[in-house]
Amino acid sequence: MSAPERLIEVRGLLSQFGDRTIHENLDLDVERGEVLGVVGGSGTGKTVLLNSIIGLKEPEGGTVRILGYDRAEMTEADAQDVETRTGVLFQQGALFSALSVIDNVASPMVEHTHLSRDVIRELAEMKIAMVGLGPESHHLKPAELSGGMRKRVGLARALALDPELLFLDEPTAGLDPIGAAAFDDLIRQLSDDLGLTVFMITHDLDSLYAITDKVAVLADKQVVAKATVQELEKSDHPWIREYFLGPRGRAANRAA
Ligand SMILES: Nc1ncnc2c1ncn2[C@@H]1O[C@H](COP(=O)(O)OP(=O)(O)OP(=O)(O)O)[C@@H](O)[C@H]1O
Repeated sequence: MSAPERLIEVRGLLSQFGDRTIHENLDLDVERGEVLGVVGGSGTGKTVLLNSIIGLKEPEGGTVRILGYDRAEMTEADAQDVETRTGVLFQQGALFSALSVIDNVASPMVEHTHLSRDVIRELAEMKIAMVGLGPESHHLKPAELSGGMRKRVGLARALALDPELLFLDEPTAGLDPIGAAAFDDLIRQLSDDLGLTVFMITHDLDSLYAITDKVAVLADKQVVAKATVQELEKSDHPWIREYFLGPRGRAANRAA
């Protein structure tokens, strides 16, 4: 069997804001096809890690490789290549408030392709259908959508360029449990159907049990473990034990 292909490789990452160190000597690998959950206490630097991988934060030290490129050595063309092969769903959805649903989903295609307006429109309609929204949503503005619908539109936009790698920052935060479970199912189904590799920050234990292949745990400025939830349940690390074997963890385990 050939070695799995690494789409993300982080080595010795140092992240600082002023004299505060968020990550020190952090390593993480994400392999093609993997659905990775990223967990950790509040303020452990999950979003900072995501931002360092997608290039929104420059590390103070260490290396970040994405899709085979070393971030520190990327040309503008390399950065474009990475951007078109990567989708990101930010925590608040980050939709353009002045644009309709269909124009929001079309926007990455308008920016990054030379396709005609008609083709872009058709593709945007397909992506919107893919995330379970009907044509009646096409002309609505973000303010007219429910939280769950906004997340779906954000996901459709993240998928607009058929990415290989999808980043999700707390995709189910703010959704009710039924909406969150439906969103989990959607992410798992899309990742299976499209062969996506997924890096998903979450606080949602149900999501971890429902859709991840592996979970990376941030604590003590590093990734202290990357393993299946079943393996993590046996960990000796105090934060991991509390998280997975505390009352909420046990409930999520029973529901899975
Ligand atoms: N631009 C910034 N300037 C200064 N400090 C920052 C900045 N961005 C993040 N931080 C700090 O870095 C730390 C990690 O933040 P981050 O948002 O990555 O945490 P998180 O693990 O995603 O937390 P949460 O689960 O609460 O969203 C926090 O202490 C935060 O205050």
